[in-house]
Amino acid sequence: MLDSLGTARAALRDAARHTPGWLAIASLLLLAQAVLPAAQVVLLEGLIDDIGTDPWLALAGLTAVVGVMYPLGQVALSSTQRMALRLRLRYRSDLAYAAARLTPSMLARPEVVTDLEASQTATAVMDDVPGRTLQVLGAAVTSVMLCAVVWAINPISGLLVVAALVPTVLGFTVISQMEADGWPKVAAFDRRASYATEQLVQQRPGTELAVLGSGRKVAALVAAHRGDATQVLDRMVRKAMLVELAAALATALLFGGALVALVLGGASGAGAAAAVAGTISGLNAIRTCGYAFGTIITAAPQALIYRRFLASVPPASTQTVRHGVGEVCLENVSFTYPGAAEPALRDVSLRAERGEMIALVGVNGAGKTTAINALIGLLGVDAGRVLIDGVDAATMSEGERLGHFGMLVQEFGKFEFTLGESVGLGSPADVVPDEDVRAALESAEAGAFTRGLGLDEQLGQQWGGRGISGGQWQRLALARICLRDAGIWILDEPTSAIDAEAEREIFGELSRTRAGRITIVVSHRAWTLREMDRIYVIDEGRVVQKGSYAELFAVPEGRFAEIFDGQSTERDEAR
Ligand SMILES: Nc1ncnc2c1ncn2[C@@H]1O[C@H](COP(=O)(O)OP(=O)(O)OP(=O)(O)O)[C@@H](O)[C@H]1O
Repeated sequence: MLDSLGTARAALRDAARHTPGWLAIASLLLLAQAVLPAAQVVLLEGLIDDIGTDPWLALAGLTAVVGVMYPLGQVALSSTQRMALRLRLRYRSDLAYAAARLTPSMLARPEVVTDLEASQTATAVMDDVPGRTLQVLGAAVTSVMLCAVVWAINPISGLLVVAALVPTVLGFTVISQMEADGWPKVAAFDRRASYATEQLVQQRPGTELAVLGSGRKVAALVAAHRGDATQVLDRMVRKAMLVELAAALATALLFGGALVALVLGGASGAGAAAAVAGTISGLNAIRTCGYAFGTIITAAPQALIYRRFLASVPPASTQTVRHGVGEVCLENVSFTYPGAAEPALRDVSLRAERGEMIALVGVNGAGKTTAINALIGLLGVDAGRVLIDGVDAATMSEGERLGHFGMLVQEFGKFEFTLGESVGLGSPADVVPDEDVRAALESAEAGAFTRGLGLDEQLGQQWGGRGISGGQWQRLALARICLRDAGIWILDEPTSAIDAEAEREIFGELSRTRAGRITIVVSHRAWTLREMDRIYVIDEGRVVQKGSYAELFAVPEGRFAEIFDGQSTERDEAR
C-alpha cells in the first residue's frame, strides 16, 4: 500500500516536472468531471421540487451537466494519454542514459542485468500512473462531494456512500501485497523466455538454429519459461479475483445500506430520488477508482525497481583515455570464481613496457581471459596487485582504470549504426573527426572495403543497410581500438574471423605501430606469436613458461611446444 502511494506521488512529481501543462489540463478536466455527480443530485432535487412551478433553470443546468459529461470524459482521457506519452519518452531515455553509465563490473553482476531488464518493462506501465492517480483523486472528490449533498438529505446515507470506498481500498491493498511478492518471480521467468526468444528472432542465431533444425527446441524453452510465468500470474489473478469479489460484495452492501437509510429516514420524494440517482453515480465513480487503483498497484513494484535501479547507477563521468602508459604489471595475482572448487589464477605475474608486444597463450580454460579481466579490473582479485605505471590500480576509480585500456574481446560488438558511428564508438569523445575514423579504418586493414563508402553509410541489412562479413565486422571492431589508441591494447583473438592474408597484414601493422603503446595479445595461432617480445604460457591458472617464440620452441618438452605441436611448420621455421 505504501509502495503504491509512493509510486503515485513520485509519478505526479515526474508529470509536474516533465509535462506540467498536460498535468494541469488533465487535473482540471478530471476535477470538473468529479463534481458532476454531486451537481446532478442538487439539480435533480431542484428539478423535482420545481417541476410544477419554475423548472427551467434546474432543467437547463441538468441538461448542461449531462451534455458535458461525455465530452469532458473523452477530453480528460486524451489529456492523460498525451501526458503518458511524454512521460514514457522521458522514462525510456532516462533509462538509456542510466544503462550507459553502468560500469563493466556492474554489468558483470546478474542481478544488475535483471534489474535493468525489469526497468525496461516498467517503462511500459509507469507512464499510466499519473493519469490513474488523478482518476483516484477524482473519485475521492466525487465521494466527498456526494457525501456532502446526500448528507444534507440523510446523514447516515452520506456516511455510507463514503464508507463504500473502504472495501475497495482494503481489497486493493491486499492485492498490492500479493503482486509485490509475485512480480519478481514473473520477471525472472520472463527474462529467460525473452533471452530464448531473441535467439529465435535475431537474424544470426535464428539462422544458425534454422540451419541446425533445432529452433523447435528453443521454442519449447520459451514456452516452458512463459508457462512458469503464467502459472505465477494465474495464481495471482485467481487470488485477486476472490479479493475483488469480496470487496465488491461489501461495497454493494454499504450502498444498499445507504439506500435503505434514505427510505427509512423519511427523506422527501425529491430528496430520496435525487440521492438514489447520486449514490448510483457514486458506485460508478468507485468502480473507476478501483480499476485505476489496481493499475497503480500493478505498476508499483515495477516502478519501484525502475526508481531503485536509476538511483543505484553512479553519476555520469567522462572517461579520459590515457595514451602513454610506461609499464603494466600483474604481481602474484590469485583469483577463485565464487563457488568454484579450483582457483582460476594462481600467483600469476606478468609485465609489459611501452613498445612491447606480449602474448598470453594456453589451452581453453587455462585462465587467459580471467588474467585479462583481473588486469582491467572486471573482477576483484583475492591476492596480488595490478600496477599501472607503478600505481596500484585498486586505488583508481573504475573509469580512471578503464581509460588506460583499449580492448578487443572475442565476442566483439557488431554495432549496426552508420559506419562513422560504429567506429566512432571507440572514443568516448562526443565528436570524432572523420579523418581519425578513416585513419583507424586503414590501420585495422578495413580501408579496402570501406574506402568507397561514406561514413554515413548504414550498416546491417535489417535496416536496409550494407551487409558485411564476419571478418569485416572484426576489422571494424579493431578500428575502434585503433581510434581509441589507449596506452594499453588488449587484443583477445583479434583475427579469429579474419583470413590469413589480412591477418598477416594486421599483425604487421600492429608490430610497426607498437612503439607508443603496450600490446597484449591472446592468440591460439603460433605464427602470430613470432613478433612478440615475450610469451606467457598459462596452464591451469599458472604461468608455467615465459620467453620469446624461439626460446619457447627450443624446449621440446615445454608446455608451449606441447600446445603448438600440431603447428609444426612454425616450429620448423622458428628453428
Ligand atoms: N564466470 C565464471 N565463473 C566460474 N568459473 C569461471 C567463470 N569464467 C571462467 N571460469 C573458469 O575459470 C577457468 C579459466 O577460464 P578463462 O575464461 O580464463 O579461460 P581462457 O584461458 O580464457 O579460455 P579460452 O581459451 O577458452 O577463452 C576455467 O576453468 C573456466 O571454466
